[in-house]
Amino acid sequence: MKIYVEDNYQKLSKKAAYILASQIRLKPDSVLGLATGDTPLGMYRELVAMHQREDLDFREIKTFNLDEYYGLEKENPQSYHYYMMENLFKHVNIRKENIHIPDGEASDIEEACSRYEGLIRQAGGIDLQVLGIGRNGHIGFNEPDVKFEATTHLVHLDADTIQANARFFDSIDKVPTQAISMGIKTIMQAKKIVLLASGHEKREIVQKALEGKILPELPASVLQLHNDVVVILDQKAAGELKEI
Ligand SMILES: N[C@@H]1[C@@H](O)[C@H](O)[C@@H](COP(=O)(O)O)O[C@@H]1O
Repeated sequence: MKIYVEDNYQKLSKKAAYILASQIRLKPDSVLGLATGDTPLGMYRELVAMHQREDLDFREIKTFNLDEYYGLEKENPQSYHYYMMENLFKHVNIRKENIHIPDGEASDIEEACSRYEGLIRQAGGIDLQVLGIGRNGHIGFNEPDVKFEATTHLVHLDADTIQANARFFDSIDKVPTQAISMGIKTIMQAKKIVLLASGHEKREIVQKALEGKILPELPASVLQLHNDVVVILDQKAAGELKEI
């Protein structure tokens, strides 16, 4: 595991964008796994700027998002479909047919999940997966007590997660209680993983995930078993690390 500690969020975002841009330039038909939440927003802004300034080319890029709320329409401003369109896709030259996000409106959930896994396989697997980390250690929406062998599936969100994500909704009772998420197995099959964490409130969970025991109670700890993980932190999120 390679850990970078950057001075601040802006530098963290630039570093992450640089790694993604290098991946795109070295392999223009890369398959990228993408994340939502506040943390990658700066990275997406940088990538959009690189596309506009330097012609960073997304034409052959395929993307698979980690997760989507279950029961929200794609057009809902709180959906991850909407987030990805607004923050990245509508600003770059990616082809619509190359964008994949779990279907939060699927009526046959099992079929939708296995189709998603099939599409990832057909694309040749994920070359680079971006991850954030939830305050309870979740990655994607894989909540504590996760099954490491799970692939894309329907998840029941923890009370903590609903609370943490309530800031994006008008009130807490508007936050969906379920989501469709890639599983830990799907994530661990990515060839390379880039984990981002920023801010004081992540410092304890980052320390436990990177330096503690590997346990299903802390889903992100499984990343210690992956052989190509780059972690990019700002100083606040790295505050509790012992080995830095
Ligand atoms: N499903 C997402 C995760 O993919 C994300 O990594 C996490 C952290 O979000 P933030 O970056 O806003 O702290 O929360 C959400 O629940």
